[in-house]
Amino acid sequence: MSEIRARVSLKVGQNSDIDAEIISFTGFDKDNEHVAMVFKQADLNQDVPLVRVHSECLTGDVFHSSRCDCGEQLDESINVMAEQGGIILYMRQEGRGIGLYNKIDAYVLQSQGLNTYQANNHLGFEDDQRSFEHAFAMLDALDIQRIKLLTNNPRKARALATHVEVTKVVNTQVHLKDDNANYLAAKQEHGKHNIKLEP
Ligand SMILES: Nc1nc2c(ncn2[C@@H]2O[C@H](COP(=O)(O)OP(=O)(O)OP(=O)(O)O)[C@@H](O)[C@H]2O)c(=O)[nH]1
Ligand SMILES: [Zn+2]
Repeated sequence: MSEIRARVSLKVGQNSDIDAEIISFTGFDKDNEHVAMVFKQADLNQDVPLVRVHSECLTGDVFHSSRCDCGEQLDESINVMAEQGGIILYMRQEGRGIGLYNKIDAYVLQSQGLNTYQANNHLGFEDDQRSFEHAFAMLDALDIQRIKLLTNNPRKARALATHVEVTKVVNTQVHLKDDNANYLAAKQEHGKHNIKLEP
């Protein structure tokens, strides 16, 4: 069981001008320092808050790497929640749970022609190593039982629905760039993500 450990106000976003609160939790070890970023006190003020369960992607979130769409999805979430309120659960599950160095190994294999899921399998991992137990614990700590979920991933929506009521699944935009077309296509075809790519 996790509880709120600390809650601190800050401003975030491209221009550091969006009011938010960052929340840390008890019960997680050093490798799992997940945080919640709360906009407009949505956990306290909204009946059914918009929630994004965002998996860490150092290359995308911090460096806006051309290889994926994570940074753009995160920026979109922040901007939407600045308007509507909402909660980002920022999960330290880099590389869909395989870690940063393994993800970079997977990138090497992708440069040799494997897709993102094949590369994971080649390294001895499942397609997706993430579990949602920690996200559940964070929602419990925030006392949230009903959410609107911001995702394109139906597996994530199904997983969350085993623990809270998902009243609506809201898709993110499609952030197509020169280098991430194959990545998005693999998510669409293999991961069944709800992404509409131009033919
Ligand atoms: N193993 C692996 N992980 C990757 C790769 N590219 C991005 N990731 C990780 O994938 C995670 C994001 O997962 P995605 O499949 O892009 O999206 P999702 O979270 O399932 O779905 P959305 O909620 O729609 O974003 C982040 O932790 C990234 O670090 C890759 O090529 N291999
Ligand atoms: Zn990414």
